[in-house]
Order: sequence, then C-alpha cells, then structure tokens
Amino acid sequence: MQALTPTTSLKSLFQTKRLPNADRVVSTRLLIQCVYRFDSGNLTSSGGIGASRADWQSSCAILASKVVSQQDIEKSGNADISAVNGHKTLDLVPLENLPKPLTITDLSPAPIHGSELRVAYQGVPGAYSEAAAGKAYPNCEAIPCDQFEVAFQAVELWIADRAVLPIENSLGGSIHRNYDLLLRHRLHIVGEVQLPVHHCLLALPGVRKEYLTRVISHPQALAQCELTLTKLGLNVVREAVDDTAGAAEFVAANNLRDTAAIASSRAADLYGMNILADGIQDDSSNVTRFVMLAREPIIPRTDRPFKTSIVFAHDKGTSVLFKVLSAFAFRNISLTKIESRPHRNRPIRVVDDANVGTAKHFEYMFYVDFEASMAEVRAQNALAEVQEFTSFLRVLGSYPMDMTPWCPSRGE
Ligand SMILES: O=C(O)C(=O)C[C@]1(C(=O)O)C=C[C@@H](O)C=C1
Repeated sequence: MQALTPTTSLKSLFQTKRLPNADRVVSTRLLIQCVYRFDSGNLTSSGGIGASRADWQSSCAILASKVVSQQDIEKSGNADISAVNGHKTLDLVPLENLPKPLTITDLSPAPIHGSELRVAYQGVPGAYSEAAAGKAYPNCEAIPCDQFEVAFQAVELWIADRAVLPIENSLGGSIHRNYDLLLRHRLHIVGEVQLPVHHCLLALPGVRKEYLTRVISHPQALAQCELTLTKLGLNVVREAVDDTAGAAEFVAANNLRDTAAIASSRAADLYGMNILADGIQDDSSNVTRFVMLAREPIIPRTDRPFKTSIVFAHDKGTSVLFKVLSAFAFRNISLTKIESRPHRNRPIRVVDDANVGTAKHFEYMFYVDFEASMAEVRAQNALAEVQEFTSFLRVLGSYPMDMTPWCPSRGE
C-alpha cells in the first residue's frame, strides 16, 4: 500500500465562511479538491496534517463525520453554504481553537521558551558546567541539577531543552560516568564546547594556607591540581564532592576554617570565599570538553567542520577493532577520541580452549569521535563498513566542532 500526500494543504481546507450564527463552515468542495497520492507508508505533508498515515486517516474520519446534507443546511436556514455532490458542509470549531500552523521557529533544533533556552547542567551556580552552558548558549536559562543523571532526565522530561555535560578534560581524562549515561539514555549530541578551566584555591576570609587540613572538590578538579597542591605544601586530605562550586558552597555554609575548596573565581564571589591561590591547575592550558545534548538530532551539514560520535560493540575478538578503525583510516577520516567502557550487559566472555584452558576476556563498548559529518558520503560509507564488523552500532550525534580560537584560561 502507498502513503498519502496531499496536493492541497489542510490549511486550505479550513478556509471558512462566516455564518450569521457565527459558526464556521467549510465547503466540502475544498475537501474533494484535496487529492492524495500514496507513497511509502509515511505522509509527507506541507499542510500541517499529522506526520503519519494513521494521523491522516483519522483526520479524514473526523472531517467525513462532519459532512452534513443539503437538506440539513436548508432546514437550518444557512442558505449561502456551497454544495458539492451532495456532501455539503463541515461544522468547524471556532477559528481561535484551530491548531496553529507550524512555523520555521517550531521546526528549529533550538526551541525557544520566551527568549531563553533552558539548559540543564550538573552542579550549582559557579560550576564550570554552568560557564560551559553560557558559552554554548549565551543568554540561556541555566538549570542546576544535583547529578548528571538528573540533567539527562530534565531534557527527556521537557523540563530543559538541552543538557551540557563534561565529557573529557585535557589533564584528568574522560568523565566515564557521562559516557555510560550517553549509552543508557536516548539523547543526541548536538554540539560541543571546549572551556579553558582556571582553578582557584578558596577558603573563608581570614583563613591561611597553614590552617588547612583538607581540600575538597570535584574529583576531576582535584586530579587537575594534584601536582600544584603538593608544590604549595598542601599534603593534606583530599576529599571528592559532587562539583567544584558545591565544594565552595559547602565550606561557606558550614563555616569550615580548616577546609579549602578548588573552584572558579565566580564561585568565590558567589559564596563569599577568599582566593588563596589563583590558577592552580597543573597545566595552564587546562581545557574541559563539554557536549550539548537534545531530544532530537540536528541535521548534519558540510559547510563547516563537523564531528561525529559513535559507540559500538563487537563479539568476534580484538581484530574487529583494527578493522573498524581502518574503515576510517582508508577514507582519510581522522579520529579525535577513542574510549572503551565495560560492556555492562555482557562484561565477561569466557573462552574455552581444550589445549590451553579457560580464559576470561573483558568485553567493551567503544566510543569513537571522528572528524566528518554524517552528511558526507565518506562518513556514511565508513559507518556502513563498521556495521558489518560490529554487533551493535549507534550514532550518538553529528555536530559542529568547537572552532573558537584558543585563549588560555583566565578565571572562569
Ligand atoms: O564541578 C564542576 O564545576 C563541573 O562543572 C564539573 C567538572 C568535570 O566534571 O570535569 C567540569 C570541569 C572541570 O574539569 C572540573 C569539573
């Protein structure tokens, strides 16, 4: 069976005549003029009808049930209603209750609520993730979430339009939790931002370095400042908390005079903390890469540099990885990142060899980022080849690369 395509838009069906009793009617002539063509199962409509054939059929059923006879109309005294083939008119709902046609803004990949996009991030105000949300979407409404998982759910439940999540840092490496969550949730990567991360050592006003017995922060921030803390003579207990700004808030809220926090200078301002040391990251070009997630993917393009992120698994031994990577190498597609994570559904593969004994192999999910857009034929061909070698393959997103010129971190 074919699908239906209207050659007249449904909007034109709703051209109305005003009746004395203020009811709206529409001539069935328009309905009859609306000619449909069957296609391949989906209705491709420019007229604002539901996207599926079932939607279209139910629309027609509603319209058909509203067709009234010439007699009915004459009885009711509405003589100016047009009549075609015995099917006369439709009673329509008041104009203001009709569905509004979609506009280009509705179709935009960035739905705007009022003037602000709602962007979920993990942490509290002053966290680097909040700064990343502002870099990705200037003037957005940043929504703090206590966990990464909550940021994913905020988007899934339409509480937020986007989530901005750290994925890797130039010193501390990958944020594994977010790799795992990318797989568990069905959101799409729609962009990336790279944020220079400039850490400060914060303490309550009047507290000196010598008083400190503990430094608290996000584990990534602690890792990024490890050498500098030692150089500063701070061989004190390190304690991990959920986010950098949350560490500053905790010290301030509990009036802890023996504890410092590693966080941004903005966090110092927000929570009334003193900056004991500025720029304590072990490398001045410390950068965290964040990805932006949305419910819908963006349409990949070729007019600017794009990156594509995929995840795959295989069940035929390690040579598969070589074959997958060569699918990109042969097409001159550069890989920018490869990460492996435990295959949660099947973490161990037992290999029995009568001669050698039994071995237990760990199974992995491989995450690969490559520099090409899914709109490019070479990327499509590479993935078609990858699919042949893998038992599972998912495109996490194809999105514009962050090409902002490099500027070393200054007090984010
Ligand atoms: O704790 C924060 O401020 C965060 O935004 C999280 C986070 C991270 O997860 O890597 C972000 C950037 C820095 O690398 C340190 C911490």
